[in-house]
Amino acid sequence: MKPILETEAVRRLEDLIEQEGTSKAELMELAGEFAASIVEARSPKRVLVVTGFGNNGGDGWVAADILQHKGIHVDLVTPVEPDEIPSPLARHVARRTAGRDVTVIVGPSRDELVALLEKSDVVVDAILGTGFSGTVRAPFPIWIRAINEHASDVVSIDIPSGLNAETGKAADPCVSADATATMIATKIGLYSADGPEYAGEVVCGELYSGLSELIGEVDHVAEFIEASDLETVLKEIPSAVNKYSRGSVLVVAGSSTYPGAAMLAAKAAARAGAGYVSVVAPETCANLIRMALPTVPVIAAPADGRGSFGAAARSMIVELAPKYSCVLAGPGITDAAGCMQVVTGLLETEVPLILDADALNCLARMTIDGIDSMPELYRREAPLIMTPHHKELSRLAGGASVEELASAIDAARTIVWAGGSSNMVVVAKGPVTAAVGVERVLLPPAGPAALATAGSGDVLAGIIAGIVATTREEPESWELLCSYAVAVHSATGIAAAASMGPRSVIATDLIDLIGPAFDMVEAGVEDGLDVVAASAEEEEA
Ligand SMILES: NC(=O)C1=CN([C@@H]2O[C@H](COP(=O)(O)OP(=O)(O)OC[C@H]3O[C@@H](n4cnc5c(N)ncnc54)[C@H](OP(=O)(O)O)[C@@H]3O)[C@@H](O)[C@H]2O)[C@H](O)CC1
Ligand SMILES: [K+]
Repeated sequence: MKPILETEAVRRLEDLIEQEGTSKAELMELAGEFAASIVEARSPKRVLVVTGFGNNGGDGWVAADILQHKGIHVDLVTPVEPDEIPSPLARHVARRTAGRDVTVIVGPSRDELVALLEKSDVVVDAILGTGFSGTVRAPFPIWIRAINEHASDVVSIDIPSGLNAETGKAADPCVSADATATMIATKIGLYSADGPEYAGEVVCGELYSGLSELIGEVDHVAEFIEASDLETVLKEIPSAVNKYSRGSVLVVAGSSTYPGAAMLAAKAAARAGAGYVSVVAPETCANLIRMALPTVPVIAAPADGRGSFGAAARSMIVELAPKYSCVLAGPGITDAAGCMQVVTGLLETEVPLILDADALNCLARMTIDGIDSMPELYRREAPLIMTPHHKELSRLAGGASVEELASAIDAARTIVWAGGSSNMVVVAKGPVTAAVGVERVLLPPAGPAALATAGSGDVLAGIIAGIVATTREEPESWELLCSYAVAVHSATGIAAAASMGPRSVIATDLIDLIGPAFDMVEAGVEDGLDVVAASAEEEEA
């Protein structure tokens, strides 16, 4: 797994590395060297390095010197003379570089800068790094706009200038990079909010060879799942099974308004390997679901006047639940009073439970300050997996702002920490989905934007249910098991976008591709490739 750090943790790591004998000045040399190697790989004849006042600029000065030594023509733009650079480390490398062959331009006009940008094959953005916050101050807004308008290929050092390394929010303006060479460890801001849009391809230079021994000593916000991490959760269908022992799922879903959600979730659970899937739905829509799903028994439960579960559904569903390997509740149920009864009833059972969509809205409605203020509501012995998207997560967290990955992780952590069980996972869905448990936050490979389509969440919930149902032994980590399901869902998106076109994917396409998606993930694991990279290759083939 590849750790993702907050800026504070990166600084602590720098201090630890220094205690081990590698100074910050040496780290700057290594950072410049790494950035130069990324630039060199793009085979430029002419490079422009644009620097700021701080150590991010220092990395740029080092890179400029190295690239010039390799025979590439390098121009470097700085806001002040090397002697006036406030950061002592950056001042030192700037003075050294300025005494050599790099052409240094101090405080250029906009037109001068544009002319330089247009002449260069690669522009290195070393204006602002992790030291940036707030709004961009002069002269950098003009420089950044010029870069965005006139540079053909931009490599940002550490983080695009103007992007907040903690939140991933882009200032106006913010450098839009083709690649980001980030140092030591990836920063959460590269994956949160605007980060993915501005960072381009992210490559990480570890810089210090003993990093793997030190990295455990600082807090990780999250960890990226690599292919090999999934090896322990991949499984084959054992041969001596019948449809029940293979794994069964009860899908508690649907209402007269949303019968389709039940169909999507149940079909996805079956495609994800469950041998036996039943749906329990309000009697007003049970027949409709029955007709759409010939392979799935549909049990009709008492309904209220609007076609949602009625209060009398609770005891019936609670009685049914223990007969199944796991229960998935929520898709399309609405947050009517009877549904709240059903959800609280299911939380009291001993069955592994996946709560999605309206089941989460029901849960949120039971508290004012967020469910973490009443952990007894959802604390249970048996596994509990909640799959909120950002809006649902915000409701669960009592209205906390959840807009991007970083705040989603914070909100989900508050909930699982209050619950306190290692059997509990919040799968916080977004452009990058996080599987948040008490001990770890895992980031499985993200799927394409094509996955942002109605019903896609029902499909993911079904995949999770299918995988949970067919898991024979208690997994080593429920976060990892959920990450596996997310990886499969991402792969369905890639495969569907390839066959239907990225604009045209609908949720039913995803369901039909769950089987191939399992194979794509497995192939990625076997080849030791990144799951998404492996899938993308498959897409090309
Ligand atoms: N992390 C590591 O292990 C290593 C990091 N390196 C590189 O260093 C930068 C971080 O360097 P730092 O000097 O802390 O910060 P920056 O260079 O990003 O920015 C500081 C300068 O920028 C000015 N600033 C801050 N905010 C703004 C703003 N809104 N508008 C304009 N200018 C801004 C700030 O000025 P102050 O007046 O606020 O002091 C500073 O002058 C990291 O990103 C890596 O690239 C090492 O080289 C290798 C190890
Ligand atoms: K930068």
